Amino acid sequence: MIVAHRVEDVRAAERAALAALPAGTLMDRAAAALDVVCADVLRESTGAVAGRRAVVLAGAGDNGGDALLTAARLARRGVAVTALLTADRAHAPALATARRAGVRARAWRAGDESTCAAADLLLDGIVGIGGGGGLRPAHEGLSALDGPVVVAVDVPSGLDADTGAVTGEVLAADLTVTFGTARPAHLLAPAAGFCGRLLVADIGLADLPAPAVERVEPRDVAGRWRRPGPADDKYSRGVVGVVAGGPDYTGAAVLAVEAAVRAGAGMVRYLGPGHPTELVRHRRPEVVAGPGRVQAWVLGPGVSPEDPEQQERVRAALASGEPAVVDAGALAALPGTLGPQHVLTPHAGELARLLGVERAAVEADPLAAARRAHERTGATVLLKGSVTTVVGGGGRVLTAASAPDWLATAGAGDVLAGVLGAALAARPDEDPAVVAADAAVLHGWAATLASAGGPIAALDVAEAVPAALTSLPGWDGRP
Ligand SMILES: NC(=O)C1=CN([C@@H]2O[C@H](COP(=O)(O)OP(=O)(O)OC[C@H]3O[C@@H](n4cnc5c(N)ncnc54)[C@H](O)[C@@H]3O)[C@@H](O)[C@H]2O)[C@@H](O)CC1
Ligand SMILES: [K+]
Repeated sequence: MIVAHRVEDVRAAERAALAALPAGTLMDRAAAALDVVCADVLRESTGAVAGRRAVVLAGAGDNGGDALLTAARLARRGVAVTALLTADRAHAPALATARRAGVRARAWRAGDESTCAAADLLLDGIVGIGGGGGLRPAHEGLSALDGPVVVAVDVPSGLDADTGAVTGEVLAADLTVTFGTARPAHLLAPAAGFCGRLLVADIGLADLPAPAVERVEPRDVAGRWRRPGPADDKYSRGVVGVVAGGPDYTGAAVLAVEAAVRAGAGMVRYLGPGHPTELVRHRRPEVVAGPGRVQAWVLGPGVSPEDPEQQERVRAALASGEPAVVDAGALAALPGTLGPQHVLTPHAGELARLLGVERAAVEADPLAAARRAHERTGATVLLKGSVTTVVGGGGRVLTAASAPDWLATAGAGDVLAGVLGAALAARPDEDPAVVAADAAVLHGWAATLASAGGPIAALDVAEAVPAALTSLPGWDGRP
């Protein structure tokens, strides 16, 4: 997991650490981490460190201080460093250190975007957790910068560290180095899209409370995916009941069933009309058609709101109280009583309809929208997207960001529903929010494997799930 804490919690932990350490220690540690990263970046992108050109942007606060101390370290490595001071004051001791090390420091001037563009490396220390609301007008041009590798100190300037929402221009980074723990903006859409690769440097912060956001990594899934033991039978491994498809949408039934089978369900039951039942049987002879004992449901892929028989099956399944994935057609008519064991899996458009807002509002702040849906329904909400956001019982927030862009393809959601159904059936005693995030990570990982950088079809993703599981870092001791 990569955990993120709210700014107030970061600041409290920082105060505790500051009180126990000599002055300047935390900033020195931050600069030491940044220096190593910047040197690596220069080496990787230009083949050398000494003799390369770096521009360091330094604002008025400690974020600028981190950047100036890093500038000093880079100058001592032989990098030609220019520091551009973006505010009317700068962190004085750090500026003095930088100057002593040979950094050329001067005030930012109009047109300095071209100074930045000509550098091999740009270090962004304009503003960190003390800022937000977009870049100031004088620096807005930096949001269109093209050329140097950009390393952000703590957070890309212009972002508000506490939220995923983006309210102005941002200096997008290729790499973001943060300290002690991540910030919510690093893990939440759309802000996370401006951070590039995220590195969390250990600077010795302790006593952090429960995180605000947790990003599930493939390694976490390897440790948690339920594997059968010698005492297991098909029932103890989990029976998945699938209510998907209908006379017109047969593919969703096949995809959801295929994915549940491939993700390790002990048994899959399919409930639906004759034509999709025949197709499901043809593709997966292991599947049992018709009602019976079920530990978790997959409800709604390819189910029309106007299909009374399938909708009745959805209603009965939800009323049973068993864990359920509530997808697509099952989202159209939610009953009043849902619990955290019910995992709603809308995409932005479906969540917008559920909340009665515009799709753009959901996309502008996916966490806020998912949270509202959770509060309204009582269900766990998994909002699909390039970053998948899960809000579960107690307001716990998890994200998954393992999916390639190629996964935005028809039927991919049906596959996720099947994978998640199998996981819910196998892990009845765990927090459904964690199970849901794990399924999203595995789904994305399978898509990456199936894609190998190229286009994919949804069925490819379902078929890749077993190989994806065994290729997870940490699976059977994999590095
Ligand atoms: N919290 C921690 O644990 C640590 C924090 N450190 C650094 O300290 C930073 C926080 O320092 P500060 O509290 O001084 O805050 P910042 O340096 O993030 O920003 C404060 C200054 O930025 C201005 N500002 C606000 N919004 C702006 C915007 N949109 N554009 C330009 N300027 C804006 C403010 O007026 C203020 O002068 C962190 O981001 C991190 O880089 C590190 O030194 C190490 C430890
Ligand atoms: K910054």
